[in-house]
Amino acid sequence: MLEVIGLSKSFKALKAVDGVDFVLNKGESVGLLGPNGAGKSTTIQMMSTGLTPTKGQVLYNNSDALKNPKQLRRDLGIVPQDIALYEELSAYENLLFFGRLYGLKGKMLRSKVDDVLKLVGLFDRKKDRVKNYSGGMKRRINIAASLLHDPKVLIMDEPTVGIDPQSRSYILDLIRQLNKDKHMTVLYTSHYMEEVEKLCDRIYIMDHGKVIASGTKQELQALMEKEETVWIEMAQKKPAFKDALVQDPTFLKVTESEQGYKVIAKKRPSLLNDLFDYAKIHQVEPTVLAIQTPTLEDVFLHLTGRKLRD
Ligand SMILES: Nc1ncnc2c1ncn2[C@@H]1O[C@H](COP(=O)(O)OP(=O)(O)OP(=O)(O)O)[C@@H](O)[C@H]1O
Repeated sequence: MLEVIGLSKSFKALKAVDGVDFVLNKGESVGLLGPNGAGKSTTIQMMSTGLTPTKGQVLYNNSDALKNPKQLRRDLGIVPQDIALYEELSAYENLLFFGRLYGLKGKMLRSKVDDVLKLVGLFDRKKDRVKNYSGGMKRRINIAASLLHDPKVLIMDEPTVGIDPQSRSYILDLIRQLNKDKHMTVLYTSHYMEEVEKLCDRIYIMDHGKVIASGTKQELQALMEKEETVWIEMAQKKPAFKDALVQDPTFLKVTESEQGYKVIAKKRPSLLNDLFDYAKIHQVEPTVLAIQTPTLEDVFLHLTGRKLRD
């Protein structure tokens, strides 16, 4: 349905996006996951024809959308990262304004505005001025604005950043509903892997302007087949214990949290015993020692050596 091939964008010497290939099939919910600065926003700005690529193609239904952007623009709903609403106007008036930009008018426009207000759960608050809304409510109006013209493809740029948990869960449910019930194709950009894991059929992981891995959650986890993730908790952490693990090349990555350490290690029958041996040497008494299924965070760490939110 929507495909980008070899998409690149340079800002002077900086390669913000570097040869990205990417397919969005009809009805799919696809996640674009990557840390800040990975190139996600720049990619989606180019695929929605808002920014001209330095190189590459954007195809919509197999035709060149950079040369003929009309059909894609008509079918596309975009929720940008920055909220752009008129604070002094009510939510209803804001949506009337955006609806007119899409060419809607009269009764049709008013009924569409009511529909999208109901969808985002703010129909009862439609007469309140936007300046009195919470950040999460403003975000929901932003999403409502992107839905006024019944888009076939919805592209969302980190729509849950910095908002209250109630709005966050409302937005996630809404996206699921738009995708599963209304069969809207969704591209969801985020650096929260748990959102992408829950919402998306397929995932692209981006880092430093490139797609470094893609697939279903299971396919991405399979990248770690030769490794295992072990979680160790203890009453008191010992830096010398951690240092010893870090120095052992069979432990590929050791990260620390409040209660203990997460270790990505080469898979082997002796793994837990090896860890117990180190614990004994350093007089560490583990309260939990558990082998875990890798998360997308682990996959990311494995592929890049960095945490998603570094
Ligand atoms: N207009 C611009 N001019 C110069 N550099 C830019 C511009 N837009 C983006 N960049 C740079 O390109 C890189 C990729 O930015 P981009 O916003 O696409 O990343 P992102 O993955 O969306 O991250 P974030 O979650 O922070 O938005 C960054 O280093 C950013 O500073």
